[in-house]
Amino acid sequence: SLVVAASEQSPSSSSQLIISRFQQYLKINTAHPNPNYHEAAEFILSQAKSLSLESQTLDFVKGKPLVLLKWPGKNPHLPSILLNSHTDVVPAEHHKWSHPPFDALIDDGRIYARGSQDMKCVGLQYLEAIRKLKSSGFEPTRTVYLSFVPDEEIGGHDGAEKLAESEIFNREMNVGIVLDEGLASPKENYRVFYGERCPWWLVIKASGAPGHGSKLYDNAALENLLKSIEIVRRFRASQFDMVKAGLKPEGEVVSVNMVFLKAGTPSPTGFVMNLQPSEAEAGFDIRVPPTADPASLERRIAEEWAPVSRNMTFEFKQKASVHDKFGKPILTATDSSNPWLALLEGAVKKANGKLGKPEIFPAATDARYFRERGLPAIGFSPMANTPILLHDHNEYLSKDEYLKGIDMYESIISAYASYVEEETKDGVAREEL
Ligand SMILES: CSCC[C@H](NC(C)=O)C(=O)O
Ligand SMILES: [Zn+2]
Ligand SMILES: [Zn+2]
Repeated sequence: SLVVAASEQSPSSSSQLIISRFQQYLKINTAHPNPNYHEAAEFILSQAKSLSLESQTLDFVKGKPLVLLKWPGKNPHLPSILLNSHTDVVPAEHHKWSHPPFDALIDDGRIYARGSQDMKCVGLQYLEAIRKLKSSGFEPTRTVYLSFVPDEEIGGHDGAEKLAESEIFNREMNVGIVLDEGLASPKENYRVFYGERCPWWLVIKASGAPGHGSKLYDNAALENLLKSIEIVRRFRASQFDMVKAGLKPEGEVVSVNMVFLKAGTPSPTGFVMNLQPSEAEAGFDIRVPPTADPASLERRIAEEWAPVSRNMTFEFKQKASVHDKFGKPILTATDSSNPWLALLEGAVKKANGKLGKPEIFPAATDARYFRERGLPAIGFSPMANTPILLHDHNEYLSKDEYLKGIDMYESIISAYASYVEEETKDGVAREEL
């Protein structure tokens, strides 16, 4: 017969099926501002069904389904493992891509698509790893949950944030460790993240007297704003210099980049040229490492970047807290108090991969919502020897790296789901004595 049972398929044809499922997910256009969340949810639910995973769709916000899957463990009393991924992607400028961003075409072994790195790869790799573990007869000791969440790219408020504060998360799931996205690594080491910088989106505004474009006078709004911009730029250079000199990694300095400038008096032909405006503003995307002192940065902003003495005011459009409610930096422990990092390292090694030193993620991910609740969360996307193309044109991931990543998760999930804390073992041992 021409029909071949799945178990009899050659490795290459099973790889083809794995790749074609990835292509199917990538072809669902979940780009903002109109992500097709329903099709993505349907797809994930159909995968879950084929894997006999328990599933439910949580509609915290209308039109933004969050799919939660469960692989029950043999010991439901042990804290569970949550594998998180977001289903949305950032928009793409189609005409600037070499391959259409939602066709998932393969060229020279590379799969080109928006989301191929950020982070549809990870979401489906979790599922493919579970498929392999199930077919090998593996049974998890701990329960494994998978969450496919909306809206990460626009702040996660209607996605991971809602999940983390939900009844089901806090009363039922008993999560002990969260895995979420990391970044590709151009080198052979995978990157791993134990914290992230906090976004502070700042707008500074200067006012001043309006005046004739020919007149030199003090306190003009744009003069006031430009003085601030110069000061911000000096601070930016001091931080960047530390990175350039190799003194600090990217995630451990404060980054500040100007993202808009707004001033001038509009006219039908552009701007009025002989009038100095009475108001001017600039916007900055600032990223604050959890290791920095937020109070001193706030003082700097108030005293140097937007001082009242120069007729300036400021406002935060977003200001994530750097510290938890106990005043401690929001970071996942990297010492022996956190067994999950060592387990990850061991599991990656076992699957013939190498893990770099834990880093602070330079931007923001959904992991922060779990860390804020005191849970350990690790950022990891298994993509080595791959340029970092998230949010870029021509985002791609090679087929081979994608397949290798599945082997990594197979090893990681089996290590995590089988892990029984030393304390418990000791306890048992003591009782037995
Ligand atoms: C503040 S929510 C926006 C989240 C986005 N995340 C990434 C990874 O680009 C960012 O850091 O800008
Ligand atoms: Zn992402
Ligand atoms: Zn992103």
